[in-house]
Amino acid sequence: MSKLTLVSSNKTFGGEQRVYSHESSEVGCTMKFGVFLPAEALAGTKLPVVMWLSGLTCTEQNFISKAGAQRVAAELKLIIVNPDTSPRGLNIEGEDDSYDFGSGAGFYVDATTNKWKKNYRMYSYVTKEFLSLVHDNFPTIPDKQGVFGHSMGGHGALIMTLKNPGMFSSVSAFAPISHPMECPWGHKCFGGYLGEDKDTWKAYDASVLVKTYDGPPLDILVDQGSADNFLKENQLLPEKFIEACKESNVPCVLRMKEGYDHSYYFIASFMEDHLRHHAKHLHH
Ligand SMILES: N[C@@H](CCC(=O)N[C@@H](CSC=O)C(=O)NCC(=O)O)C(=O)O
Repeated sequence: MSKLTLVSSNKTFGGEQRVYSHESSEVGCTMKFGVFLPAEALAGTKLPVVMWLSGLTCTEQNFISKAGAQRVAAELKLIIVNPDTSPRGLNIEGEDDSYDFGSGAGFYVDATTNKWKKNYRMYSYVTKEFLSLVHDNFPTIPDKQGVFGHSMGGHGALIMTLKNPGMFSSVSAFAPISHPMECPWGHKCFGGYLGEDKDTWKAYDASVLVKTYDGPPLDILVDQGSADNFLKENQLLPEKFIEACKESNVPCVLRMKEGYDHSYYFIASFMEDHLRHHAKHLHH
């Protein structure tokens, strides 16, 4: 069983918001993560788990302190876990040079380029090591797990669901980077982590992956703010994902939210809807 170190624990809404650290073999450094345990989980009852994946620049703290998820998660009896967004402190040249590459920007891929491939393995870290550690250490129901996320993390939630049919029973996203092969953030991260052969990028692009999805029926919820600067800069391209879902007969609802931007103010406004969406699929 993975050894966890408790970093902090705060009682909230009858449950506890905790932060742990552990030594990751997949990414080769100490990683922190958050876990919210409702009162029932603290008493030992097994509950479904929803994993949140954060966006560029985030640590485990952004979601914990800004998303306002704990009240509704307590009511719906959902454990929420949220990993960090990249390995940290590795002293790889260039890892801290920009907000959208390296630290805080693992992009949920397994790097293949020489400089990054040893440690930048966030896809395997999250889908294998992190989720196993969660099920080994907390009272979860392993076959009742969902995933959601924001921006880079929305991209992570979509690709992990599409690449692993049946792994997640529920999925949703806030302002996901929906077609990274065709946006500046995707070009920078895929180019850096995967190299210049764009064929290899397809394995991590939700708008490509959905076209060959072959698994249990999905019910994807996506919220997008209409006043999101990154939408205007063509970083997100949700319309491309919706188009691809339609072509592939994969049910996806995109809700445009008038006047909302890309921030956690937007996320907090619709967090309850998303958690209810997950609970509907996980509690039956
Ligand atoms: N101007 C910001 C850009 C970074 C940013 O907006 N990050 C978002 C996610 S964007 C896509 O993945 C975020 O969640 N930020 C953290 C927060 O608490 O708002 C910058 O340079 O930092």
